[in-house]
Amino acid sequence: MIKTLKIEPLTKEAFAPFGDVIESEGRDYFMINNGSTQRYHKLGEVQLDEQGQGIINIFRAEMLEYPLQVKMLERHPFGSQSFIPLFGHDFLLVVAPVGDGSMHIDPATVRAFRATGRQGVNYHRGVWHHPIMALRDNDEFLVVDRSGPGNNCDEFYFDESIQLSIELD
Ligand SMILES: NC(=O)N[C@@H](O)C(=O)O
Ligand code: NI
Repeated sequence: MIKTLKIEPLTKEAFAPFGDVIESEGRDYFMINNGSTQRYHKLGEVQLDEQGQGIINIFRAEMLEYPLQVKMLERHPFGSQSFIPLFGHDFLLVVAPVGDGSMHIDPATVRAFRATGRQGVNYHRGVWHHPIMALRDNDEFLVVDRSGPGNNCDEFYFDESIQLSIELD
């Protein structure tokens, strides 16, 4: 299978099978702090197992080479993982659904999205995703994910006959 992934705009609806979109644009809020602040409440859910601890990190990422061949995806079975751009730059996502939980990804289910610099994502537990795909060097992301016992990162490599690529305009 040789396929160039279509890069879709990131929307709450389109991303729903994979997790949450963290954004204020078009979302409900309520006023707090004596009317000085709009709270965009519970845009995403931090998912953890019993032994997990939610942690806050910063990832400083380099831009990968494009066109990019998507050789692998990973998943975190014990917790969600969110990426919030700190410098307001767009970034890319490649995802595949949780599926039946086995260590297999149907390449036909792989999708690509482009997030604006005002959108973050929260991958739900077990959702397959490519490691962070910044669109400029030294870009930084606030990352909320899970720390704790066990291996919380499964990697799946596609067979060499599967060529999924991403091209930038
Ligand atoms: N390994 C690690 O913490 N990073 C990945 O999970 C990722 O999604 O970038
Ligand atoms: Ni990850």
